[in-house]
Amino acid sequence: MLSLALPKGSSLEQRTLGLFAAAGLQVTRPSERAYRGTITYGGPIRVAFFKPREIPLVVAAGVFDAGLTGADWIEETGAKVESVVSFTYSKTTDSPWRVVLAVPADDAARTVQDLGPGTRIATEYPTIARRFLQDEGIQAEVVHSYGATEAKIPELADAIVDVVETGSSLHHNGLRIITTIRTCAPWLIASPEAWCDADRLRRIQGMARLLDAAHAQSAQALLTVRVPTHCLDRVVRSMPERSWRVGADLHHTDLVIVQGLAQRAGLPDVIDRLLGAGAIEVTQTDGGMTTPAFPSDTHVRA
Ligand SMILES: Nc1ncnc2c1ncn2[C@@H]1O[C@H](COP(=O)(O)OP(=O)(O)OP(=O)(O)O)[C@@H](O)[C@H]1O
Ligand SMILES: O=P(O)(O)OC[C@H]1O[C@H](OP(=O)(O)OP(=O)(O)O)[C@H](O)[C@@H]1O
Repeated sequence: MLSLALPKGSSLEQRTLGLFAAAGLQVTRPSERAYRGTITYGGPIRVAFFKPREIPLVVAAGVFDAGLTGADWIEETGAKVESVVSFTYSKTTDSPWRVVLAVPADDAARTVQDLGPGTRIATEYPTIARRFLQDEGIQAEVVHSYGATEAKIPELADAIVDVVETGSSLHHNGLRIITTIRTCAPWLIASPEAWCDADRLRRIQGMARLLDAAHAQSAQALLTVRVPTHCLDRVVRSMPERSWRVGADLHHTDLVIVQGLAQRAGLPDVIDRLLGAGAIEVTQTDGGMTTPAFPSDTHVRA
């Protein structure tokens, strides 16, 4: 049976479950507090919930065939996993989160080079922090934090390497970003063992294709455009790349109906252009979920 480790906790759990549900991969479990569940897709998939930081390790070890976690934990753990597909959600926004270096707002340091040799840096990411400091040639002390890292300043640390999404936590704790170390997204990952097994590979790629399609769905809109035949050429030039002709209007034979899938970002401009080119009406509806064939070799490193 295929097995999957999903993130538990306030940052990634709900949005991950929402994405799986939108993809038709609903996780069934006895209660929201239950850490075990199932997905039905090509047979049952065994699901377990773990802290995001543990997921790369259980997947790399082959204890679970696949998992979903943040790129920060894939790098921090150094786990050898296949990075299958990424998404663009965080705890509260549709943007990536960042791992940043921050200092108190009134600190004299403006760049990482301004940090003195004895600087203490608290972080949940000692490996990422040490690698970054080494690359920058900075001699600083890395202090391991188990959360609430902002609170470590001033007694236990002088600076932090921590997650930032909206910047609200830094602001409320009087901290200022010096530099972004990396931006991070949630990734579907697979164990090297499962990736070498034809059946599990096929099911993980199938899951990736559905998740990717569900993820793209919210970003696209279906445009249905009514166009007088004499304007068709001009209107077609303003249609999105993925467009097609539906047919003639049933009641007005001089009208043609065309449709296209457009990115929601910039949609008002597209509609303006279509009307400007002579379309008499543009109806915008949900873009639905498009599931394209997914080449087997499209996975990349997180
Ligand atoms: N805004 C965010 N804040 C913190 N972590 C985020 C955010 N967005 C995404 N993440 C990801 O989720 C992980 C957080 O997992 P973690 O188990 O440490 O905390 P949590 O989900 O906030 O759980 P809990 O509710 O138990 O505090 C981060 O390490 C990062 O990979
Ligand atoms: O930029 P923001 O939108 O404010 O988000 C980032 C904050 O959220 C996380 O903390 P969390 O609440 O998960 O607690 P933790 O520090 O104990 O992990 C993270 O550690 C930051 O403190």
